[in-house]
Amino acid sequence: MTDARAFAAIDYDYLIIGAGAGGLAVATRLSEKEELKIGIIEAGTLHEADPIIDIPANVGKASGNPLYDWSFETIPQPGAAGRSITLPRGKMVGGSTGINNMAWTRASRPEYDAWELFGPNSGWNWEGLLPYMKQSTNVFPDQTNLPIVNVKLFDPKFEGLTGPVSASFNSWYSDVFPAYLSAANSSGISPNFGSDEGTTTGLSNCRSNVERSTGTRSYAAPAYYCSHASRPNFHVLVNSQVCTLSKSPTRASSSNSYTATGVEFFSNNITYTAQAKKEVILAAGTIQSPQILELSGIGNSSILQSVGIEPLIDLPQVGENMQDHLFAPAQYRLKPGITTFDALRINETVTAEQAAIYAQNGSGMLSGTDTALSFLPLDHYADSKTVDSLKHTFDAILGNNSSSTFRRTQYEVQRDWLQQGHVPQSEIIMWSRGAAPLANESYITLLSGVLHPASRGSVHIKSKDPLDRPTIDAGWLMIDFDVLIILQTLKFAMKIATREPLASMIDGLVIPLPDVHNDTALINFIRENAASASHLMGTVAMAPRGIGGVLDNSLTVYGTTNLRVCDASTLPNGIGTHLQSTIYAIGEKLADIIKEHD
Ligand SMILES: Cc1cc2nc3c(=O)[nH]c(=O)nc-3n(C[C@H](O)[C@H](O)[C@H](O)COP(=O)(O)OP(=O)(O)OC[C@H]3O[C@@H](n4cnc5c(N)ncnc54)[C@H](O)[C@@H]3O)c2cc1C
Repeated sequence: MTDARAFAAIDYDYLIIGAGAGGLAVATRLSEKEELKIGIIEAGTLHEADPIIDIPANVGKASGNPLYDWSFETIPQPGAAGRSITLPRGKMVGGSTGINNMAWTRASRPEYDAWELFGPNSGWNWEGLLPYMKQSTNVFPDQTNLPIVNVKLFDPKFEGLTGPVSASFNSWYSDVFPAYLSAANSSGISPNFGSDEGTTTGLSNCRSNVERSTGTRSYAAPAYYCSHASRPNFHVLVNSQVCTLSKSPTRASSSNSYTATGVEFFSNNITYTAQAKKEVILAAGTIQSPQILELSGIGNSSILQSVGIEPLIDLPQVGENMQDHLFAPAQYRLKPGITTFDALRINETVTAEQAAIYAQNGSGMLSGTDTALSFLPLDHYADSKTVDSLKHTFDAILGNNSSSTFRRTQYEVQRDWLQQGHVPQSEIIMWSRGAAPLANESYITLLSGVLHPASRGSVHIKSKDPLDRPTIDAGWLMIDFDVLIILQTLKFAMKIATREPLASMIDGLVIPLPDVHNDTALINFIRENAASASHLMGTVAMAPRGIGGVLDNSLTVYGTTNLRVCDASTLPNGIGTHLQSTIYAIGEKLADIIKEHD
């Protein structure tokens, strides 16, 4: 829908802000009740049949392009050598699922079970989320095209067969893929053929959110919206940016409760008001959900007053607690004749052949993504002395009395995971391509990342103007524990590259440069080169209000009667995985919570 005036003339039951993973999942499920009117307002547009989005091998091409990407930027990060770092965020129907890297993964059982501490008695745990992770997924069970990778076949206890988002294994693998698997195995990383079953430790060939019958990206727009766009009770208004929530004191159910009546939004430079009879659900993502709350007077009173906004609900943790996964690269040039995704960049013959294959049946290189992921607890890559030293480093963080109760509870969970050793602390992603490629060369890049950092960031408005971008301080690597984890992971990844049969395929190390040969130099390299995995989470967290939470266990904002949040900002405690399948599951689950009481 593009007519803002017509949209604003309708009284919706539920008004959702943002058509990304969380927003579309909750909205589409609510629209299954024909008597409910559901409206979504989305700042971006609908990209139907757009090869930049749809063709998996085009991954990364939408980033930085304002047609698809908000392209946020952090303030200079002292922990990252003073760099300001670009943060891609999808701006379209589908949100960030339209530009993401398509890794389809889950965290381990204890990581979801830890959420119970922050949102008790409502099934925010592995058992409570698993049905919704299955419900959102349509796993492509055909494994016949996997000559080189041994994977466990479809298990209905853990995988869904009828959900909207398609997930499948690649039908094309690069020449380095099997060599890397062997080298990683012989370095001590055991294969994990059931990484969706609650234990992520080990090396897995993950599924991608690719519809294998067409070879196209399966993301929130086609999965949750396009197939239901004809529902008369379901409208998505595009190219319209929500500025603030509107509220009516007369509709408050008690003297100190805030009741949202709708939102104010811009469309073509005109301001409109849209009405919600029952609820407003914020799903604008980890950066913009807190922004909209603050613009509406909900947040830390001092921050709001400093920009001239009257505080309506004092919730000091709005915009705080931001977590992310940071990765540092080791990139190797390969010997001539070894085919990786780089061939699509450097070899016209291969490109033409692959385009023909893709046009014929949606298979081949153009339908492929990078899928070799290793999730590693500390003792898988560090010796016992280093493990003890890292635990002591974390103890010092825990002993810091200035941490809030909320942060302290998170740190206690993280410390317990370090001790138990069953929750991965690091991930190594193998890319069959260069991160910063030169002409006529092929590469392999090993990305080493921290999954449970101690550092936290924040996002806050800097003025009353809704079009003014918020200040994002990611806080990356401000606590040394995080850089030390990446250091150990990177050193281990570089050891994998010395193992056969991979070693014989490598022509030379490109980055880190040869003079980066000791820990001090590597730490500097990490600070200068680590990049975000774009897994931002936690800025509007579910947790008890007394310890600094913003949302109760029905994802309702404290102090409000009918304002919920449904996106990656709600995560109370970081999870060490790629986020999308979890965010879809949150949307699916919230729809059931709402339907139960509607
Ligand atoms: C480059 C990149 C790579 C990634 N790779 C992976 C991966 O491989 N695997 C994985 O699992 N996850 C990956 N992720 C993460 C995953 O895609 C996100 O965590 C997930 O999409 C977050 O869902 P969300 O609902 O919180 O927000 P989003 O999906 O980002 O949706 C938010 C929506 O709200 C809209 N919006 C924002 N503000 C307003 C406003 N004021 N008015 C109206 N609309 C508004 C936005 O335009 C957007 O459409 C990646 C993310 C990025 C950016």
